Amino acid sequence: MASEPFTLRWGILATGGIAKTFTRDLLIPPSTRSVQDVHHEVAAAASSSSASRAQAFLNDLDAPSSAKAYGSYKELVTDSNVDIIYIATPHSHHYQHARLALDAGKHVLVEKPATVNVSQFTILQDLAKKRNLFFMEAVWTRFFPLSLEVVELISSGTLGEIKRVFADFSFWNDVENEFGTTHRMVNMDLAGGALLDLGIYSLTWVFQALYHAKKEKDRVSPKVVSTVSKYVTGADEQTTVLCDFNGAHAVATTSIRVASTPNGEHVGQDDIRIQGTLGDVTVNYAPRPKSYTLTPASSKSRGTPAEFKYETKDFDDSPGGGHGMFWEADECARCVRDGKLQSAVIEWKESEEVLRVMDVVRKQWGIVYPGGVESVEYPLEGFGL
Ligand SMILES: NC(=O)C1=CN([C@@H]2O[C@H](COP(=O)(O)OP(=O)(O)OC[C@H]3O[C@@H](n4cnc5c(N)ncnc54)[C@H](OP(=O)(O)O)[C@@H]3O)[C@@H](O)[C@H]2O)C=CC1
Ligand SMILES: O=C1OC[C@@H](O)[C@H](O)[C@H]1O
Repeated sequence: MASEPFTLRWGILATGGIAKTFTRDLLIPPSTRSVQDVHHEVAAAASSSSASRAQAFLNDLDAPSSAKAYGSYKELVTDSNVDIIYIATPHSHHYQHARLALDAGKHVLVEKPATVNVSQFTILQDLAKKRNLFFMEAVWTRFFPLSLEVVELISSGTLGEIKRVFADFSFWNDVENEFGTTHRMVNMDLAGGALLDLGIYSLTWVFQALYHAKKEKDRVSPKVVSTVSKYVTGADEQTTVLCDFNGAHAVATTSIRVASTPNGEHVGQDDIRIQGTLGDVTVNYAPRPKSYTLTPASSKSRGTPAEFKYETKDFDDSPGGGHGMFWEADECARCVRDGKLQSAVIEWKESEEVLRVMDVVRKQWGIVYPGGVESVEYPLEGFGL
């Protein structure tokens, strides 16, 4: 007889846009995606403004009536019926809120980017280690079956040696009218900007291909040069990063002025291109990939050297509905169940390397977040802790 699934009890810290999407995914039965070994329970949610806002959030999502609603994050992290805290606040607050949760003895899944710089991340990973707690950056893209398959294609050598990667995640926006100067996307006080918000997905594909898919001994920190265009707030609105991984080149680009796919359909144009000596794989949409295409290298005079054939493969990442964020939640449950402090799909070292690239770019362009946002001090005055 199959054993009972392991249940992970979630506390949702913040009630904004992505908190809602993620929590909705938690409530989808895992069996709809053929997952039998883990299960999720929404145990509580907290809003920094009021308990009634947290309650309205839970009601909107049809969360179980047992789920508690709190009017402060402090109350949430001390709830003994909560195992793991999902942090969905703006970038500027990730470090403070992750520390709050880890200090209270909770496992943590924190939205991307895990922190605004490497120094903050190092402290959190040390704290997780010391307290024997699971801690992960919520780069959900990495847990899609498609991502895992593409990484496997690369690490198995199907594409030969990877020499170049082009990766784009950009959105068309009427920036002044949609974001003004206060929206979290452009607000320096909230550590806004295209790089940390969207560029991290371009870098994710670069790292999946040129770092993660390699054996540990062959992984290197890339050399980095970049160019940035700033918005009136001082946040970056368009950033292109060139990475050199021991001779393999990558271009990771992002913009909030022009789009990867201008019609917003994410079809007809692949935003990720990974080029190996035996052929390419292209992927259609950076954060939420739906299909990939393999194209073997060939020439009239030399024929096709690769074993693999031209192929486009489509994935249904949300068979039971939802957004596809449940794959990362399942990974959290398995890691907590198995006593793992970090996931092998996105180890601390790799989050740190991606953050290091973003630190270098910001340093090259003088982008400094104000008011203690980059500080490692905790608790920091003005952060409501
Ligand atoms: N993985 C993904 O696909 C996505 C990830 N994200 C990430 O999720 C995080 C949140 O983004 P998103 O949900 O779009 O943001 P929202 O602005 O919609 O929500 C942020 C929430 O954080 C809480 N909060 C606490 N302190 C502050 C503060 N000083 N200013 C504003 N909000 C505050 C508020 O919740 P409350 O009032 O309840 O305390 C607020 O609703 C970011 O890190 C972002 O990068 C965002 C979109 C997609
Ligand atoms: O993570 C993200 O992906 C989707 C975008 O709409 C959002 O701004 C960003 O935070």
